[in-house]
Amino acid sequence: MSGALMQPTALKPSTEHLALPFFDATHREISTRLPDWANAQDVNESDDRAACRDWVRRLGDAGWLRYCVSAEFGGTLPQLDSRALVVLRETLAFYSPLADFAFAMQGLGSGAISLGGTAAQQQAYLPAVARGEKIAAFALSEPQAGSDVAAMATQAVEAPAWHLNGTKTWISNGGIADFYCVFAKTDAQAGSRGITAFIVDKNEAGLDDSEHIHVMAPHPLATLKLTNCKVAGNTPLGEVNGGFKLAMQTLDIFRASVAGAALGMARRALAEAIAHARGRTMFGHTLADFQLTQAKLGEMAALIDAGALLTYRAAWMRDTQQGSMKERSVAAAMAKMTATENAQRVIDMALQMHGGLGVMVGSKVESLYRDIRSLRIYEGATEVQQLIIGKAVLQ
Ligand SMILES: CCCCCCCC(=O)SCCNC(=O)CCNC(=O)[C@H](O)C(C)(C)COP(=O)(O)OP(=O)(O)OC[C@H]1O[C@@H](n2cnc3c(N)ncnc32)[C@H](O)[C@@H]1OP(=O)(O)O
Repeated sequence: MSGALMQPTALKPSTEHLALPFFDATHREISTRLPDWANAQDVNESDDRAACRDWVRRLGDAGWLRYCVSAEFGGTLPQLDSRALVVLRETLAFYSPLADFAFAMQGLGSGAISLGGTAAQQQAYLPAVARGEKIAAFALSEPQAGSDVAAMATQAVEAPAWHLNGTKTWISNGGIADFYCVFAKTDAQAGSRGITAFIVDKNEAGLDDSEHIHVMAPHPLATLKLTNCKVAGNTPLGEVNGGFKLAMQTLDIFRASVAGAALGMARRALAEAIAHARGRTMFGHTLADFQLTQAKLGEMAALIDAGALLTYRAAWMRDTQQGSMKERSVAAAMAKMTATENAQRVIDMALQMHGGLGVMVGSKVESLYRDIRSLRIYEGATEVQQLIIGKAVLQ
């Protein structure tokens, strides 16, 4: 994004929702300061890798990445706060989905270290993540194991030192990360109970992250090939065979934040649609004068609010430990499913309202249309969220 190019109308996200009881002064403060900061950035996004690095550096310098780790390791809050992640991602995604991506992947990529790392691992990585000095990545998916995590084939063996063999793919920050949190099988017969997490440093011999994957939105993704690759400090991340639960607990936090990003994109699409409806004249009236337009804007606003309430509830439940772990997990799944699906619908409606201008390459609604699509897939596709909710309903 070039700030001047992408924000001709200087739109700002509304902060009215912050009056909801889910939020406190910390969240209101973030949402007061962040829009001015985000709006002032002028990052050239024509090269996604360079732009992502640039965003990480800027976010680190400005202190925003401190919300990705706990205060003990240079963060701002005593523990990872889901509501802070949600409001940060909502605001960043409103301005630049790539800035949101850069922020979120620092959190997701280091989340397992925050939750399950030893003190030495936390000290070695988290302060540098918070300052934007080390770029993090989360390596879970494989060519034959996307939604079905337990089917992964990458193996970790301790003989005599720990080393990894296998292929991970769709790895966000792949190619620009300084370290990867890699999940691998340590007991081939034990399904989800035979997976362990490890940290692998980028410069380790046997790590090849040079195969870039190009997707419809500009995001740095790569395949990660591991050949007899050593593990940082020769120490697993968390308990041996405890990696599946560590991955799920990390995803539980970040799934609600994906919903936050979807809200930010949907709010931007609605803001663009309102500006267009007010400015465009047709049959002697502005588009906004027509009831057909008002009905569509009304539906878009309601779709956003429905996603928002589920998202804020999920984040609040986690932060304040409401309900059981399973209930919090289901709330995060409901939030991710609803907010991302609704955002896709809202952005499509905004694009339709723009007519030909909406499909013009370079228009904001056109880029949002491409940006939103992957949110319904990554960190657990809509169908995975349906399964999580459906299983719980049956129980
Ligand atoms: C633009 C591009 C950006 C790209 C960004 C990319 C970032 C990513 O996408 S990261 C990867 C995303 N991948 C996913 O989200 C994976 C989706 N899959 C899943 O979530 C799971 O595999 C899922 C839900 C289908 C369940 O799998 P399944 O194998 O049936 O496991 P299940 O039987 O439910 O649980 C196994 C064990 O884990 C436990 N468990 C399950 N969920 C949780 C949880 N949330 N917390 C703690 N424990 C859990 C269960 O209790 C069970 O424990 P036990 O063995 O003691 O009984």
